[in-house]
Amino acid sequence: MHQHTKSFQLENGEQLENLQIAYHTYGTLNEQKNNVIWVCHALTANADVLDWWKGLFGENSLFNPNDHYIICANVLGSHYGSTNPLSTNTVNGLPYYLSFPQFTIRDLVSAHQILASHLEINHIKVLIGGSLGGQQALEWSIAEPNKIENLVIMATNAVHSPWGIAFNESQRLAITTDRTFFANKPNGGAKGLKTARSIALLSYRTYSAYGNTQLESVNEKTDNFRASSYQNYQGEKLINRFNAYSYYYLTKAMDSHNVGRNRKSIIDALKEIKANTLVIGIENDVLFPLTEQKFLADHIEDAQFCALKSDYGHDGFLIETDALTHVIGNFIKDSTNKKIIKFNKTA
Ligand SMILES: CC(=O)SCCNC(=O)CCNC(=O)[C@H](O)C(C)(C)COP(=O)(O)OP(=O)(O)OC[C@H]1O[C@@H](n2cnc3c(N)ncnc32)[C@H](O)[C@@H]1OP(=O)(O)O
Ligand SMILES: N[C@@H](CCO)C(=O)O
Repeated sequence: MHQHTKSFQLENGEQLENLQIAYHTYGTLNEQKNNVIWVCHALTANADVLDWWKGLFGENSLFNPNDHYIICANVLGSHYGSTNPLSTNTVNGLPYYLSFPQFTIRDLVSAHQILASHLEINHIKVLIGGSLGGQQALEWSIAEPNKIENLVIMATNAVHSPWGIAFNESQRLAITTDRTFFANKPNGGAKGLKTARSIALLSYRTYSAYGNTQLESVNEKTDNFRASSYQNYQGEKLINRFNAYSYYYLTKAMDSHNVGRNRKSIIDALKEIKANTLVIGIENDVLFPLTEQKFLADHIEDAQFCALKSDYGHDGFLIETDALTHVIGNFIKDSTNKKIIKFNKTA
C-alpha cells in the first residue's frame, strides 16, 4: 500500500486527501531497470494480476516474475484497497459514499504516476491493459510518451462511445433504482448492482456464447431457464466481491474517457504516443467493436493491429490467454529486434 502524503489533485479541480494506492509487485527490478511490466486492470479486477490474468501472467507465462518486475495497482475508486467511496473522508471522519469526488481516467493515471514515482520507475518496458485498463494505458502513453517502451492495448478505444455510455447509464439506472444505494452503508445498492452486472454481461459476451453454454437440453421447460440462472449467479458473484458505489463511480470514469479532451484533437493526441504499440481487438466484441481498435492503430504511429476470434466477445481479452501470449510474444520479439537494428544503425 502506498500512502500519498500530499493532496491529490483531480482533473475536475477537486482535491482528495489521504490517497492510498494498493498495489502488487512480482519479481525484481533488474540492474538496468528495464524489465518493468505495468498492468492497468479493467472495471472490477484488483491488483493481483497473477490471480485474474492466469495464462498470460504467472511463473511459466510470457510475463513472469523470473524475468520481469510486474506491477499492478488497484485503481482509484475501486473496491480492492485503494481510496474509494467506502473510505473514510479525513475531513469529517465519515465514509464518503456519494460525496466521493468524481474522477476520470486521467485521474486513475495520475495515481499510477504517483506510485511509479514512489517506486522510482522511470521506464516501463511494457504497459498493458484491456477495456478500462486499455483506456488508462493509452492516457498514460500520451501523458508520458518517453516513459513507455511498448504499449499493448486490447478491447479499448480512444473515446468512450455513445453506445458504451448508454450501457453504463443503464447499469447506473439499475443501481439507483435500488433505494438502499442512498442509505450510505457498505452493501447499499447491492440488488441494483446485481442487475447492473446482468446488463453488463450482455455487452461482455455474445449471442453464440450464450447459445453454447446456456442452451437447454430439453424442450419441455417453460420457466427457470439456464440463462436466467446464469444471469442471477453472475450478479450474485459480483455483489459478493464488489460495492455499488465503486461501480457507479468507475463506470462514470469510463464514460469520461476521451484522449482529445482539452487537447488539439483525438487524432493529435494519439500521435503523441512514442511507444511501439500493439492494438488487439476481439472480432465480435459488442461493447468495444473492432472499428475502435482499427481507429487507434490507424492513428498511433507504426502501431500493429491484430483481431482475435473469441466466442466470449469483449471478455475474450481476459480469457483467450493462449492467443494473447502468441500475439504479444511475437510483438515483443519484433520490437526488440527493431531496437537492435536501430542500435546497429546508429552504432
Ligand atoms: C476476489 C476476486 O474474485 S478478484 C476479481 C476477479 N475478477 C476479475 O478480475 C474481473 C475480470 N474477470 C471477469 O470478469 C471474469 O472472471 C471472466 C470474464 C474472466 C470470466 O468469467 P466467469 O464468470 O469465470 O466465466 P463464465 O462466464 O464462463 O461463468 C462461469 C461461472 O458461471 C457458473 N455458471 C455457468 N452456467 C450457469 C448457470 N446456468 N447457472 C448458474 N451458474 C452458472 C459456473 O458454474 C461458473 O461458476 P464459478 O465462477 O463459481 O466457477
Ligand atoms: N469483465 C470485466 C470488464 C470487462 O471490461 C470486469 O469485470 O472487470
